[in-house]
Amino acid sequence: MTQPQLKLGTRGSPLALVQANMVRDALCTAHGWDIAGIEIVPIKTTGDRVQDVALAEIGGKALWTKELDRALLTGEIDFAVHSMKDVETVRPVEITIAAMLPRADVRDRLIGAPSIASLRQGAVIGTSSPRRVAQLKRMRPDFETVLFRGNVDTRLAKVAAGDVDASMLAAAGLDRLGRPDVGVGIETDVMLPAPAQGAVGIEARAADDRMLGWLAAIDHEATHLCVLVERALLAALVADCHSPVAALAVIEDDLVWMRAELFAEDGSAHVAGEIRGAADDGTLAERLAADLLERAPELVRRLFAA
Ligand SMILES: NCc1[nH]cc(CCC(=O)O)c1CC(=O)O
Repeated sequence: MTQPQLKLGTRGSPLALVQANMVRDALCTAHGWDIAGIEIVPIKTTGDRVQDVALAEIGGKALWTKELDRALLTGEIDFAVHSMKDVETVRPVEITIAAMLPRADVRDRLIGAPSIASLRQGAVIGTSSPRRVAQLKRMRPDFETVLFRGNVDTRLAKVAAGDVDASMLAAAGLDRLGRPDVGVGIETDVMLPAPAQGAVGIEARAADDRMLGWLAAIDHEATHLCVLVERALLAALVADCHSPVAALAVIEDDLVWMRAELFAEDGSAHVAGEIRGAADDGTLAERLAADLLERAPELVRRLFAA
């Protein structure tokens, strides 16, 4: 078969471009294609344009996906790559999550100090993640947090310059950007990551059977399954990537084991739960969500009020 000419849409950030190249390489390796057949098309999203405002405060939906969705639907691109963490739980019906690459290190990394405990009283932590704020303040109510945005290099420079005592970033992003040496990994029993953290997903038009078939060859089933269960939990909580919600599903002895936590924004309250069940048990996420909601009605009210 002659090689198809395909267009892969992506955000234009350094991390997004690395991830797009990973997808292109995986697809070309799986099918014996030359990388010249896949054109990487960077597309600016709303989230890329808005740098100074807390993303959680913009209130708009589909910050990182809308422009890529449109390009997919108009045929400007054939498939799109996303950090699954940034993809809304509700997607347009015409678009399908076709595949996921093997999940990377799911942990958060602390940058600027060897451990959370070693940080000074009243330390200032730069982060724009409500989840990280809540988790840090739960452990250390004395911490101050300041809004921190921009790409990885900008954030590392701010820590180095002493603008803040420390920051936190996903290990997956740092590793993919060739910075495995930066920061210390915080274990998941200390800080549970965001749903879908560390997972790269690929979307295509739901009716594009040819594209879906090619992508199936690079789908990492365990990652796909776990990330879908985490996303289902988020959906059941009517939460999104700006909510103070943490969740991690793994496969252990052929069972799915998911842990999850909900927090008050200031870390003053939280509820944690877990569930184990068969991979084909479609009720796991809803059951865990119901358990958390039942045990923490006040937190849920806040989550819905946000
Ligand atoms: N919300 C931003 C975002 N989306 C995905 C990643 C990192 C890569 C990943 O988790 O796959 C990051 C940066 C971060 O949280 O440090």
